[in-house]
Amino acid sequence: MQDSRFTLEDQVVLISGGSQGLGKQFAAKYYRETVNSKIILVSRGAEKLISAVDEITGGKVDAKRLDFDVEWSERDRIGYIPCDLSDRKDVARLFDVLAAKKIELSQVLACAGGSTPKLFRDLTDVELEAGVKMNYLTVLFLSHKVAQRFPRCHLVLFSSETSFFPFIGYAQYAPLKGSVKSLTSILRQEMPEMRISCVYPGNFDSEGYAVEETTKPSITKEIEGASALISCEECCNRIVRWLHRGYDDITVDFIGWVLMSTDMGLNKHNNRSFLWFVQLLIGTFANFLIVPIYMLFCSSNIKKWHKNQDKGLLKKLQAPEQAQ
Ligand SMILES: NC(=O)C1=CN([C@@H]2O[C@H](COP(=O)(O)OP(=O)(O)OC[C@H]3O[C@@H](n4cnc5c(N)ncnc54)[C@H](OP(=O)(O)O)[C@@H]3O)[C@@H](O)[C@H]2O)C=CC1
Ligand SMILES: CCCCCCCCCCCCCCCC(=O)[C@@H](N)CO
Repeated sequence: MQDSRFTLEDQVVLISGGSQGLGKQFAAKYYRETVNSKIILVSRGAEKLISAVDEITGGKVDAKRLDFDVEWSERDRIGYIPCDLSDRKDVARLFDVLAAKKIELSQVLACAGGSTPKLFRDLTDVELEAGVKMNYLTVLFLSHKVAQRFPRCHLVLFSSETSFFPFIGYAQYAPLKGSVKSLTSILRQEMPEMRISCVYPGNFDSEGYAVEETTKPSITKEIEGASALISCEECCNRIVRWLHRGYDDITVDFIGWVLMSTDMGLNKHNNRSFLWFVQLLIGTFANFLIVPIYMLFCSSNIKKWHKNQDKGLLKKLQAPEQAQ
């Protein structure tokens, strides 16, 4: 646990992925529940950013696009900057704009990310590349600039429960969320003065989630069924509550906490997560007894699923019209 208390008030917060889903939810929370905090939304699409600002402010404030030639005054509370955070030049420009406007970030929430769940073979190379860019490069370049320019800033990174348990359907996504987890550990050792939190959400209902559901294989849905879908608002509130209580390795549902306990590894043996010592004990016990049984059950379900897929394929080949 770090000493710097997390509050929503009196902050200058940059939220990546702020145009929709969890990022927008966070932005709305800062806007509605504080008087002084300033919010900067960043994502690629300018139109989505404008409508997010309109929605958050109830259309009462003109959505201000921050740039070198734009006035940013003491009274401004919310602004947006369109930026592809996976493009290092775009990120450098974003930070130059902040410097030109003398904006000192005190918190950064790296919410940008998303997945295209499909079997590895069915993914295109474009989708694979998008997974790396969206889930890893956005985090990497943003964290890097924050570390260099705002060494006192509280950095909040967003990984996923899939980083504790990577499973079928998430080849385009889970490895990158695992990378975010790994990066978190290294940054904490290199910059002990910086508060760095990492959130590992389970399923929550966002625009991105709705899209991923359309391509998600049934076996993926079956396995992740253990993480009950919660609303974006609930997810955001739970994260804020944990951050406020001083925790930095954050899960938002019980199964997430259990999964984290099986993955304490060489970097989580400290007091950054809720009941970390209990997690250590439960994790040791679970890894010893429950995980092997679960994995037997899981592998057998996956095998069954593959068999059914093959049967379906065979039927289609034999009688393509009827199988439609
Ligand atoms: N929803 C879920 O069930 C879960 C989500 N998570 C993670 O939580 C975070 C928030 O998820 P969610 O609210 O569902 O996300 P959404 O998919 O709803 O929104 C993603 C946001 O990221 C932005 N974005 C994507 N690529 C870039 C880029 N290259 N540069 C800048 N912005 C970008 C998008 O805007 P634009 O396209 O305009 O750039 C959008 O604002 C993500 O990191 C996600 O992986 C983790 C576990 C579960
Ligand atoms: C002790 C052994 C217990 C084993 C239980 C296993 C249950 C696994 C549940 C995993 C849920 C993962 C949700 C991922 C959400 C996500 O990241 C996507 N929505 C992408 O956006």
